[in-house]
Amino acid sequence: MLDDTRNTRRVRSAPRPPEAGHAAQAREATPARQAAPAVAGDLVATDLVKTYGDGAAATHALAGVDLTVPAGESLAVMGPSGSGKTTLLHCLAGIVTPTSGSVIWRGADLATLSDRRRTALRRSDFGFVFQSGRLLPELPAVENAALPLMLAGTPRDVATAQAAQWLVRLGLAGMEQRRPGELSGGQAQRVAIARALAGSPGVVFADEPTGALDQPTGADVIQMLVATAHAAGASLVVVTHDINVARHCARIVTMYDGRISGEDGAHTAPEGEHRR
Ligand SMILES: Nc1ncnc2c1ncn2[C@@H]1O[C@H](COP(=O)(O)OP(=O)(O)OP(=O)(O)O)[C@@H](O)[C@H]1O
Repeated sequence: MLDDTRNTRRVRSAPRPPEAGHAAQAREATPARQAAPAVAGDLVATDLVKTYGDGAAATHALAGVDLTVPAGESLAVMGPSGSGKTTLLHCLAGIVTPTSGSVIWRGADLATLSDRRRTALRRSDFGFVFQSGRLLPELPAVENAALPLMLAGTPRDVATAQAAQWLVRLGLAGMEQRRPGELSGGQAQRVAIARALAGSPGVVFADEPTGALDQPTGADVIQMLVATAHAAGASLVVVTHDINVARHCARIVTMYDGRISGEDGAHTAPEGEHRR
């Protein structure tokens, strides 16, 4: 168990965003939460297997993962290096095709969609925050944040106006015209958060979003990411090595050897088991 669950409890009891209301009602009517049926807005992975390579060179990155990310909920994925966290995030986000199993999002199985449809769905429904921002260095902050909207066909002036509002919400008023090289690491990550949320995604995926930041800056960034995703009604999946980051999420799962090995920070690796 976590040695300190205060933040986890606090986030859990926060008011749910309106988009998550129906999902919450449906779930609350079911006594066993783990067995609750999927509702609209849930992202549901069933028996996910991902094997890279084959024969003697095969790596079993995911060995049968069942995981539901309920609508509007924040979830942290922890675990040792090589346990499959990034592979799981990439399968949930439709970046990587699993070897077998399904990822159901809004009635579609991402694992069986064509590349073209999966790319379109990723753009319209998902937002991404990576460790080092991955902002385009030649574009000002506001245009970086507006990119997903413009890619989705929103006219430039409308997209930049919406993106500017997100920058203000993230405490970056006055920095709209700065290029990434003129921002601190924490400010650049906030632009990345604005970019992830500007397209009104159903789910935001963040892979080590604070990994390149010092501890206080990282704490600010994760706090802001959880709060803004929650306010926007988006689910959030955060891969992190850092329990202090994970604690900001409503739920924590731990991975070991390609499987979910524990919930809320508990890690239950079978005795004598080692990484492949
Ligand atoms: N494209 C790939 N080709 C071959 N093997 C891969 C590939 N991507 C990941 N793997 C392997 O799959 C396993 C899981 O990797 P993954 O990156 O998902 O783990 P992780 O828990 O995110 O690790 P880390 O915390 O170090 O980032 C590892 O053994 C890794 O070497």
